[in-house]
Amino acid sequence: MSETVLSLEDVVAGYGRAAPVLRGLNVTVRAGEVVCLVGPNGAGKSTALKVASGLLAPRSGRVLLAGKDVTGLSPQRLLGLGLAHVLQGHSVFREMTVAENVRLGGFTVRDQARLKERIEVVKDLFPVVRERWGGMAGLLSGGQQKQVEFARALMLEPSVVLLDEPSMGLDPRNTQVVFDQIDLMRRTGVAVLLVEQNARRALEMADLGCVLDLGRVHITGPARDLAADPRLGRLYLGGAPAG
Ligand SMILES: Nc1ncnc2c1ncn2[C@@H]1O[C@H](COP(=O)(O)OP(=O)(O)OP(=O)(O)O)[C@@H](O)[C@H]1O
Repeated sequence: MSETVLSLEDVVAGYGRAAPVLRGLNVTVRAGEVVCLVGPNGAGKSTALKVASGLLAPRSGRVLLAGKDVTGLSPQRLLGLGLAHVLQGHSVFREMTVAENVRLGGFTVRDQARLKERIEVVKDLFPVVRERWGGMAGLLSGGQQKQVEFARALMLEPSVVLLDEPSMGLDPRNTQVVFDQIDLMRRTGVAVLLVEQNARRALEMADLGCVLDLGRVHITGPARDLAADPRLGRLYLGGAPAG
């Protein structure tokens, strides 16, 4: 079995003085694997990603990156250690070029040869980045902008990328492109922890699925099995599963 890249262990986390959103969450992501978190609105999926990337410190529990306890480290430190977080919504700088957006992801790389090498890697992975390199990012479609965000996130060669609802607001064709790109990332060896509103389609592509409910993993298993599980059809996916 591949090595564990990221794990959340017994994580309890929430906002301010309110009751915790995560109530003992356990999630493990292995190298080269796509793990998909699904579950009803408010279950704590985005909160889980925020804890993993250091945006929210847990009240208790641990975050381990490549076996090292990184609980409470800042997002910047975690980025340096190989964990990148692509937030929900659009985060490209529309008035900047694709090149400028992508280079921002490599701003800590001092070695110019290394920077050039990473730029070539992300251009190869995301053809739209190469094709529109000098163009304004704001002129790209939503799906293309998402690919620029992915490229930026991969500039530091992370071992794990957190993706929060990457298909949000995209039409079916662009959603497919984004899912194909996630598959491609996986094939380069990057691990992905994915939160998706398109739960069924995401589970069909992912390796492992985790259904969150009330801040805990309610059901977990091979993602394709979960996609076909009638309990999910009724409880979480808004209708009977296909087939
Ligand atoms: N910044 C915040 N401050 C206070 N409460 C928050 C904050 N962000 C999220 N919450 C609350 O935490 C709970 C879980 O939110 P979270 O975004 O993690 O859920 P989710 O499973 O990702 O759901 P959704 O699919 O609706 O995004 C919700 O009740 C939400 O209102």
